[in-house]
Amino acid sequence: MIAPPLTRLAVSPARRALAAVGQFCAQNDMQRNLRTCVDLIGGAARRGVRMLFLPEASDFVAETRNQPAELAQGLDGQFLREIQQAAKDNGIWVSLGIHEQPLTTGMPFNTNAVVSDDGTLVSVYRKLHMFDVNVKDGPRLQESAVSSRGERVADVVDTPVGKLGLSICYDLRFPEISQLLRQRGAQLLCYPSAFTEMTGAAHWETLLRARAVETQTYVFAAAQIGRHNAKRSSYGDAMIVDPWGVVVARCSRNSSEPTLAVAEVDLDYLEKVRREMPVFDHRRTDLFPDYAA
Ligand SMILES: O=C(O)CNC(=O)[C@H](CS)NC(=O)CCC(=O)C(=O)O
Repeated sequence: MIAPPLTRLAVSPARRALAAVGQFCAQNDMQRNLRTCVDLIGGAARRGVRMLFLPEASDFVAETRNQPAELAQGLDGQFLREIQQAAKDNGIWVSLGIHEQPLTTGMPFNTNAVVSDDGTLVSVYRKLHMFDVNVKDGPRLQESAVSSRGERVADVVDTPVGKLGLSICYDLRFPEISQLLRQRGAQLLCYPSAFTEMTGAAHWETLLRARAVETQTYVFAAAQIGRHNAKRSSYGDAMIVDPWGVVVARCSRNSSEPTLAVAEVDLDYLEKVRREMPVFDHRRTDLFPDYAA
């Protein structure tokens, strides 16, 4: 089976448009997770949102070591197809995290898929950095044992809210990818996530706001929240950060029920921030040539 074509559409963004992040608790029931995503898509569209960001692993959070390989679908799978249909039915763009079964063999990729408002799969980014950690009194996870790692930074995507750079969760800790995306024209960055409770409490907001301030972009951080199974729970705190580093919308951490946080993206404001403090022009690319790629 051939994956749907990845096309780049010429989209002229509005100077101001609404965008949203979603927060929910995926488990290993894909049909239930799908209904949650479709409900969030419908809810966002009813609020006038042009693009919705959903969390990492929106298709499922595995309970056992074998489940990622058992449950993961290809890019032509039912889960993504239904998301594409919902995007089209509701006339809204969607970015979401899924496990992507490769066309050939191998473990699934941890993928951020972007769907346009006519249901086209516009871009696919595969997580570059594997969360292989062993933190005392914190997470012990070996993502590379169940996921294949991506090998390239995705092109910036033209969306109706602005030019979007794609990352996922743990990628947030590696500023070089956000710098490269900004270099390539990103006005928005997204980090669909499932941060652990302990590292989320320690670092989540700080890292998101740092990336927004450094790159002078809007940051969309959709997040998993709550208890997925006996072994896994996520921190939540889905939020939207503006290019000055202000958290302009966030989901409550008081409940694991599906929720949205909505904010306006204002590209004139973004340009004002960049004009007044042109950090990108002040970079010493003579000394740090890798960042000028
Ligand atoms: O496994 C899945 O189904 C979904 N993927 C995840 O939950 C991933 C890999 S284990 N989690 C993270 O990257 C957490 C990063 C984090 O918490 C940090 O950087 O502190």
